[in-house]
Order: sequence, then C-alpha cells, then structure tokens
Amino acid sequence: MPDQNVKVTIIMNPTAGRRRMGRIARFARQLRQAGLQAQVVPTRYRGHATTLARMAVREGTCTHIVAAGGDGTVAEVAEGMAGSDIILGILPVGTANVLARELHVPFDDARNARNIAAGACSVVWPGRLRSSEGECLFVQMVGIGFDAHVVHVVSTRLKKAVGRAAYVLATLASLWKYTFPTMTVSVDGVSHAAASVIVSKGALYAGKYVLTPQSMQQHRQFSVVLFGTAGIGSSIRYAIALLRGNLSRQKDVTILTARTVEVTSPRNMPVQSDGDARGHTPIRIDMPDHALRIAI
Ligand SMILES: Nc1ncnc2c1ncn2[C@@H]1O[C@H](COP(=O)(O)OP(=O)(O)OP(=O)(O)O)[C@@H](O)[C@H]1O
Repeated sequence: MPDQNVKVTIIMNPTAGRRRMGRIARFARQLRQAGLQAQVVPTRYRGHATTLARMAVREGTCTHIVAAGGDGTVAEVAEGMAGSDIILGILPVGTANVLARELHVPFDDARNARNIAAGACSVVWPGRLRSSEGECLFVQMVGIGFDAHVVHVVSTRLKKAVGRAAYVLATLASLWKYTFPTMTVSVDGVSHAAASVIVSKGALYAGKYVLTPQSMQQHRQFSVVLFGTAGIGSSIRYAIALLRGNLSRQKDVTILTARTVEVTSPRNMPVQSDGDARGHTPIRIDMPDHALRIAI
C-alpha cells in the first residue's frame, strides 16, 4: 500500500539529456497517482542540486528526493543528502544514466513511481574525490587521462543535439590532439604507471558497456582500471574491447580493487567524475563516511 505521508521532492536538471520536461511533469503525476505528494524543483546552475537537496533535508518533510537527470545530477543530489535517512530516487533523464542501468532502476517511469511508493531501496556506497576543483561525491566513476580529456572538450550543444554520439565525435577529434602523458597511480599505497585510469564504483561505463567484471556499488571499495599503453592505436583497441565487453581480457589492462587511490603526474592531467569535468591532477579518491539509500 502506498504511504500517503510520503513526500517526494524531484530535483530536476533542465540541462540534462534532451527535451525531457514533459516526461518529468508526467512522472510527478504518476507519483501523485501512486498516492504520494510530489513537487518538482528545477536547478538553475551547476551545483544547485546540492543546495536544493540540503534545503529539502533541512525542511525535514520529505522521505524521498528524486534526482531527475544523469549521473552528474544524482551525484550532486547525493552530496546534499549525505548522512540523512532520506531515500534517493533516480528519474534517468540524462545522457548515459549509468548508475540507473547498474542498479536496474526502471526506465519505465510508471513502474519507477510505483517502486518509490513501495519504499524499496538498496544501500550504495559512493566515492569521494578531491581534485584541483575541491571535494565532491561521485556515484559511478572518476576518469583521469584520455576519457577525462574527452569530457573536458565535448560540446554541451552537441550533447543536447545528438546525445551520446557527441562523445564518439569528441573521442575521434581528441585522438589526434591528446599527447598521452604517463601518470603515477597509487593504489592503497602501491605505485603503478598508467597512460589512463578509471576508478569505478560500478561495472558499467558510458551506458551499457562492461568496464569491470564486478560492481562495487554495495562495497566500501573501488575497481581501479589501469590502461598500460599510451597512444592512438591502443586507445582505439581499448574502445573496441569495451564495446565488445572484453576489456578486462586485454594484456595491458590491469583491474585492481582499492579503498584509496591517488594520482599524480609531471604536468596537470584532466579529471572527470560521473561524466563532468572536475579540474586536474593531483587527486585523491577515498570512501565517504555515509552510504546512500537508493530507490530501486
Ligand atoms: N540549471 C543548470 N544549468 C547548467 N548546468 C546545470 C544545471 N543543473 C545542473 N547542471 C549541470 O549539468 C551537468 C550534467 O548533468 P547530468 O550528468 O545529470 O546530465 P547528462 O550529462 O546529460 O547525463 P549523464 O551524466 O548520465 O551522461 C552537471 O555537471 C550539473 O552540474
């Protein structure tokens, strides 16, 4: 039975994905039909979702906060809810929506609304990133090197126009420009050299592609994917292996598990978390104090 006292705040990123306003309004109606009180609050700028989530927690009236956007919006909302008992819902209206795929959050919004009304949730551990831009939570992954360079240069307008294809175009353009410097990755205190690295909570990457054999979402650990060889040829080989689902079988790809990761490099290298640019190296990644409860 739906609980009439469940109040849901939907924090909506109007810049995420492509033309989703009608879908979000419909979702609010579906929550109301399921017997819940629902209000939609749009973000006005980058980082605003964290402020709005903090305000909703402080008001103390809602049991659920729904992040309507992609992984970046989920991470910002998670930051604002840290340490509270409120359940985080996801309306996956972003570009890649990797966490929603990972946790099997329904992309059928009516079913998603019914699940939220039923109160089911899963405990998920995010990660904490400290970079030149400061500190933030991430829910899916952090990339340093080539993939972060692509995130730094991808055009927001192109993302809006063609969705995930914008990343393919930015990757092709970047292959000829990126210089592939080597970095030092300290994994729980043990140093490794790498051309690129992805520190991941999940098993998936860029949508539905398998990055690692195991998800770490329910664990207080990360997967650390070290790409050993620099250059255009290797990057194309890694991309094809990712598409085919056999990245972990590449001889020069090492996958480790860790609780703390530090990355340094002779010159500043780009960093991305959950698909958003996050400044440059040096960085440190570790576990936050609190887990999230995510509606599934
Ligand atoms: N009102 C706003 N104006 C400009 N940027 C915003 C606004 N609200 C949120 N943002 C920023 O939009 C960025 C992208 O959001 P998000 O990751 O949710 O969508 P996406 O990139 O389309 O999806 P995905 O991460 O699944 O590929 C985030 O960095 C967030 O800070």
